Amino acid sequence: MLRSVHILEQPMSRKPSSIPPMAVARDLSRIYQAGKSRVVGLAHVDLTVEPGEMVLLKGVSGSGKSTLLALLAGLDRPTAGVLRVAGLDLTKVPSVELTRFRRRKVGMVFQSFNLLPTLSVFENVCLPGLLAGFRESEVRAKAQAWLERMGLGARRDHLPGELSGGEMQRTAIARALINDPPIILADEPTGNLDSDNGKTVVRLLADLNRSYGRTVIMATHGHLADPYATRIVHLQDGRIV
Ligand SMILES: Nc1ncnc2c1ncn2[C@@H]1O[C@H](COP(=O)(O)OP(=O)(O)OP(=O)(O)O)[C@@H](O)[C@H]1O
Repeated sequence: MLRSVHILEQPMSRKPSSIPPMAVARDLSRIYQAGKSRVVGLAHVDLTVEPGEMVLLKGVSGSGKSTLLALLAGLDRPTAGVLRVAGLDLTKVPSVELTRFRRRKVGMVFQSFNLLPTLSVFENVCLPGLLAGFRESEVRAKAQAWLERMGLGARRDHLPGELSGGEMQRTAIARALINDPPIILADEPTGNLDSDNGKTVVRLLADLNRSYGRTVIMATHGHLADPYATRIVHLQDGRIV
């Protein structure tokens, strides 16, 4: 499960001939059409993220962080440019393949947790595994293991509404991991948490990065994750600055 020391310690200094990048954006743009006006979400972004990196996206509100994460997650399509994630060209891929990519290659974590309120913690975590077509016994075993690792073993049969914010976010992280995605995309994952719970969530994401070799790209306004980052990318008006 542990990634190699080579990736662990020097994600940016490896030779270009070895492992391909986890994400490559070239001249990537996303222009929104709001009525008759055009809104720049992202403009001419060039970014390469190597496997094993933990990249923070920073910038004021409206600078394009969520837009970039949505494109990387295959939740949205760019208006122009090239985008490859986990070996797949997201600009060209048909919708069916994009759905498969979203289910298997990326784990998303959101500020507002996005748990289904009528499903238990355990069912929330299992759901993406079942939707992706993995064997039920395998999904259930993995969900149990991740919940225990997140300190939520005793909460598995509770509804999300019965959890604290920190517990909800840890459930969401377990859910993001159920299909073993190589890349975790987190959009302000600590935005709705107090400082202690925020620190716990950041440490969890950093541990997934360092000990489990997951590439993490995280949008954040705060500084909690700074010590764990391999790189901080600043966005302004949809551009990297
Ligand atoms: N669906 C949409 N339709 C029109 N404009 C949009 C849409 N989504 C985002 N935008 C605009 O794109 C720009 C970038 O927004 P984005 O949400 O990516 O910023 P952000 O840095 O994530 O902001 P925040 O920190 O507030 O989440 C903003 O000007 C925003 O208003």
